[in-house]
Amino acid sequence: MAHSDEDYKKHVLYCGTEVIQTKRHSQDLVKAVVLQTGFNTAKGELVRAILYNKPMNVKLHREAIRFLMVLVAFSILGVIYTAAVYIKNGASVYDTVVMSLLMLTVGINAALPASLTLCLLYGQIRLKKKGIFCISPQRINLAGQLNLVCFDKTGTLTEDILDLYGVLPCEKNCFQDIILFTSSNNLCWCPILQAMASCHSLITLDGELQGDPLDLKMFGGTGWEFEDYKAKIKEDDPLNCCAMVKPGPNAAKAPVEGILILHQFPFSSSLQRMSVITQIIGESNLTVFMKGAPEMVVRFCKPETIPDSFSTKLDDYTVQGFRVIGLAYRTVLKEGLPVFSDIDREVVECDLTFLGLLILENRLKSETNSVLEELTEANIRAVMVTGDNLQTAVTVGKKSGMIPFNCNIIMLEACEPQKDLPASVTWKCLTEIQANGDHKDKESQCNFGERLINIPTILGNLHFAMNGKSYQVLTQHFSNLLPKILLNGTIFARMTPKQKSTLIEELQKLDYFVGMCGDGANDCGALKMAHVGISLSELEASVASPFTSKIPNIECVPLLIKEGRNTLITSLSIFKFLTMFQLIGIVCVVFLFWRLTLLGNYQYLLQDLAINIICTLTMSLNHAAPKLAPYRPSGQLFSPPLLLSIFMHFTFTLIVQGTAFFLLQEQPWFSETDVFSACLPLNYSTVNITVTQPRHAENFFTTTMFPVTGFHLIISEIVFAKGKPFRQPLYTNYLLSTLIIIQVAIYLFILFADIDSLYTAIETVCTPYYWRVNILIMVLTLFFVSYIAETWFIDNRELWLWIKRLFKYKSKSQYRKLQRKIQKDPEWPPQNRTDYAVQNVSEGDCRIVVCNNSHYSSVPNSEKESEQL
Ligand SMILES: Nc1ncnc2c1ncn2[C@@H]1O[C@H](COP(=O)(O)OP(=O)(O)OP(=O)(O)O)[C@@H](O)[C@H]1O
Repeated sequence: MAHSDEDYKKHVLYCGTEVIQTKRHSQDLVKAVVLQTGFNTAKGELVRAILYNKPMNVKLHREAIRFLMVLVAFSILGVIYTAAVYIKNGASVYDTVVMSLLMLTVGINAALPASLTLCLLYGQIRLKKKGIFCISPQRINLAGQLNLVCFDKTGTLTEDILDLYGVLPCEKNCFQDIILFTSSNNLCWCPILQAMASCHSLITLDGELQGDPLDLKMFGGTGWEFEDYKAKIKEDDPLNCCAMVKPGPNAAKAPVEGILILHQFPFSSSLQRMSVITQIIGESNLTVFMKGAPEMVVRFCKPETIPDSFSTKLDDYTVQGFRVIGLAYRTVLKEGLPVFSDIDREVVECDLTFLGLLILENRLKSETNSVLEELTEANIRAVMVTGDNLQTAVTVGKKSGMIPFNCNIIMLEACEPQKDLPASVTWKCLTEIQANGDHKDKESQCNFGERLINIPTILGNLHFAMNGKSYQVLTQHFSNLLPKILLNGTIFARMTPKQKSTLIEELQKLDYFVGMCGDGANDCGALKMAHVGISLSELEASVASPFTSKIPNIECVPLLIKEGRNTLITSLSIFKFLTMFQLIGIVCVVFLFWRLTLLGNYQYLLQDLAINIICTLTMSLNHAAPKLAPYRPSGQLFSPPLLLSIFMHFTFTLIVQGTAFFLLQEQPWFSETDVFSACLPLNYSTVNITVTQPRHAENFFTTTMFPVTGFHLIISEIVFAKGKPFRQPLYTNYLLSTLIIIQVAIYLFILFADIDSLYTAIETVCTPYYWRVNILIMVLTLFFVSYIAETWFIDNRELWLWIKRLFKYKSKSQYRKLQRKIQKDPEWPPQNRTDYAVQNVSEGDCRIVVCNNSHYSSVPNSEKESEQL
């Protein structure tokens, strides 16, 4: 038998699932089939994902490899240069080869991959401290680039816990007066009460009622009691009871002992409904109850039982942001049903009688508004992707600030092709632009139809809202229109789990960096698909999601973005620092090889230990900036600012090292052969000459180049350890700041101390004081010039924007290209019209026929249509 994970998810025991209830339909024990073992189970997959992280094709890493190749090419040039210099000077083959290999090692920095990994590790630890767990650290950098975040509604933007508001019973296809739930008010015995008491999937665990929050609230409102009911299984009795519900002490009087819940067709997000088969104790007939999305429930009801005012009433409540559930029922003869174990949903879920609407209040979480405001200020788009009703979603969107009050909402309604009609999309304007600060929520003609406002303003304030069905039609029949719609699509309601993940995919095609924040099993696909998925639940969703937040609200989203930006910018800083470390090293070696000398072992050791390793280990310790900047950090290595910065600092290196190198040779005391020509060591005695033969590295060149390069490396640490706007400043990284002070102190000490044993240990020689002061002046100048160049020029965003404008540079992201295109399109956004897709000539060639239709009629006006054609 073919097994589909999606279809049978409800019937699969996952590794780690605790079985709390089993149900048998005969005397046999419950049987289970093993589907997967080991790493192939859900838990195994999770463990594997943690142990062997799926390699991600992150652009930054791709570019890093290319960048390293450039540096390798650079060191190969160095190798050629070394070989040429040594051969020219008649060095032995051995010396030439050794020195050439040394040049190669100077040019390749092995610390780079480790430093980048460490940077992610620190980020992961910081996130953990904030209650965000990550199983895919590489995604932390991606979080820093998010420019669009999709939010699930129920349980994410709004509270998971609902409040009962009332029921709107329906009798003889007419809605009755609403019955509000007050503490003193219990529903009297009626089918609606029966539905509320029995149509759920609750269970008791450790004496406590457990289940879907909606079910718990609904059942709680009846005042009835729940009992796990172990049916006495009779071989000839096809009935097998799950549970029994009976009136509690506080419930309104009921003329029955209780209701047996015989069979459940559980709730599924893709079906948007659930049903139960029940039996009143003592009665022979069975009753089927269904509850679910009202639009879904009425599809299974007899048309004559559905009130004419169904849509109006539904809109009345959803427009106020209520969560509305439809209820329906049907009585069936026990004899007419097959054995429950074989029964199909379709057999019982038909010919139902519409019972009415259950209305629940779904409050926004207290943090929702402020977080969405923070994201808006940071120019990060927020999109709602929910399984709930469209109107409810729009209202929640407005209340949460996702759709500001003075914005235009265009409702899209797309229809599948019908007999002789092609697929159509109708553009319906919902909100009037705020006039004199007074905003009206009623449907109206959009005054932007008169083009009083320029198009870019409109586009910024434009929000499309649609349901899953329309989204599906758009993907299938209006694929050329979909990207444009997605640019301003803010509310996607009644979305199935599959549609949620395809929406994320479509947004990614537009080059958005998409985050998804959700809490339910219906968000798993989307959480997995997004660049960054954040689960607010530790249940199913967390298995699919790279990030799981212990903070049960969307506050974790800006926290993660801030940390992502911090990690990303730190990675780039480390990259720049290590590149400069190599370049400074190469330049130094090039100058020294020219004179057939090189830095001493201890000098290299000091540079590696005291600067390279310390910086690598501590540069990532800065915390994220507390506020989200209104723009993202560049995630590119091959970006003009980064390349220019490296080029600039490389030039400074050449200048400062070149100046020191050539100026040294101009000094009157300079000698290549006599290392004591400047000053004699302190223990020098004319009587007893104790001066030993200087070692290879002990000469004026290394004595000068060692502090110059050392200070330059420290300067690079300071200049590249960026602070605002994405990280906290360097001085807040106490460890690195203290270590930098110690490094400076050590180098100053080495430069100015006149201690013979130090000269010997570090392999330097004595030079006049004024020359040491000269070196200090050179490096101080280098520091000021580097710092000013980096902060005033490289980090000057306004300047770069101006340069972009000057060179008419346009972003190549698909969504930016599309935005530019739309801004020039006088026909966008469409208003008061229905568009028809015409599939003709070849497959995929889809023309859109525009039909102005002020009444939004779904039937095309053939005359107008032909006029347009
Ligand atoms: N336990 C339930 N029993 C019956 N119907 C339900 C139940 N829970 C939700 N529904 C209906 O099914 C619809 C889809 O539910 P789904 O869980 O996919 O999304 P949601 O909870 O409404 O929203 P979100 O996707 O934002 O979490 C709901 O809007 C509601 O009308």
